[in-house]
Amino acid sequence: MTPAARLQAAIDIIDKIRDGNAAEKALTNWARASRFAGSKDRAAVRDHVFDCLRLWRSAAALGGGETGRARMLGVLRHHGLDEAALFSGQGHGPAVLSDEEAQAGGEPQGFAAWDLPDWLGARFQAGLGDQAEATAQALRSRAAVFLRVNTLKTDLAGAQEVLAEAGIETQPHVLSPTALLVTEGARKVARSEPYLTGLVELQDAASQAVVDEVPVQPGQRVLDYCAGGGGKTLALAARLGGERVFAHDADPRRMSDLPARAERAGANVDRLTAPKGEFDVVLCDVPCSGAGAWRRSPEGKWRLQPEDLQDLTKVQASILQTCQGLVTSGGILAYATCSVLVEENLEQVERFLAQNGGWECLSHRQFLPEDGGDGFFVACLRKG
Ligand SMILES: C[S@@+](CC[C@H](N)C(=O)[O-])C[C@H]1O[C@@H](n2cnc3c(N)ncnc32)[C@H](O)[C@@H]1O
Repeated sequence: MTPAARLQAAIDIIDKIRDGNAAEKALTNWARASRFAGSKDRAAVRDHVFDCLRLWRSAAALGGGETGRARMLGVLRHHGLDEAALFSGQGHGPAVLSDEEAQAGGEPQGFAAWDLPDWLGARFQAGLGDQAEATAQALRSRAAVFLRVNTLKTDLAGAQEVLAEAGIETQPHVLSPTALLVTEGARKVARSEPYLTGLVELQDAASQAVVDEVPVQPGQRVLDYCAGGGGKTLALAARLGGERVFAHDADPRRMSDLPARAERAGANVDRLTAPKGEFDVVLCDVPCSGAGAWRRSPEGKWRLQPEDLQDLTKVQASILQTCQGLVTSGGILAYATCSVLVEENLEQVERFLAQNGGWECLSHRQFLPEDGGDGFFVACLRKG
């Protein structure tokens, strides 16, 4: 496909998303119907679509309309690319711009320039203060790819060496001692030897930093209560030197890949359907708005509604309440989200402490996307 044809494909997919289709589904349907598209074409079209979703509001302003065509025009203008070269009518690309289209559009104003809905722009300002704009701006660009070095099998330098042999260049990152930022060859990771043999995992640097904050020691009974795919479970297992970690999720299907992942990583993970008894450390990485990860899942910022946020905070409070009963006296309850919204983070912790006597907050930390990784929050609470 020519660059212009890829752009036209993205325009068509964006129109499907505007009709109410989920981005992943629209992309899959397009790929099924476009057998001529190779893997590089599919990746390029996907990049255009996700770029447009991250810049959804500002792209409409810059492109002078709400359609896929206007929005992709806005994306090109955002990046300072030559619009006439791509809207050329050549090579299955978009038709030449009309005079009206060429002159339409202007600089986005207000929260459109932050690429947030107004209600979320106001929440960002209220919760993040001076940081609000930088956080919103950071969410407008693509996320970096990070690896976690599996210290059960290798160290940072050892991992970097074998990754380089596989054509993947990396550098250490300040957010976590186990984090490597992929600077070249990111698309090769999932098929590479170091990944397939469990030397490294794909995991955001701030997600790793969250686990670093949790005070665990070998010999302790540790439970990951919202384990999902097990990214943090495996990081906890590495912190424990390979000793057993317990994993639970309300939806056990979310943990179905965990045994294979654990085996590959040399970790010992015991899945529990109904955790009983007491644990020294319970991590609850609760379901949340995902606001810290909107670079990766940009649809979320346009889909989230105030009532969804209210519902999520209720679920989070109820998980905290359940988990506090699983922590032994003197033990740790670690509360984490991949959100930058204060109502899911510090306010949730403050409410918990106000309602539950005998708990002490040992530490809390907000990671922001402008730090390099995703936005995450973690608080470590000790039971008296
Ligand atoms: C943010 S995700 C966890 C991600 C995971 N910790 C990781 O690092 O890959 C939240 C998880 O909480 C689970 N969940 C939702 N409600 C729950 C509940 N009441 N109890 C336990 N898990 C719950 C969801 O199924 C989901 O897998």
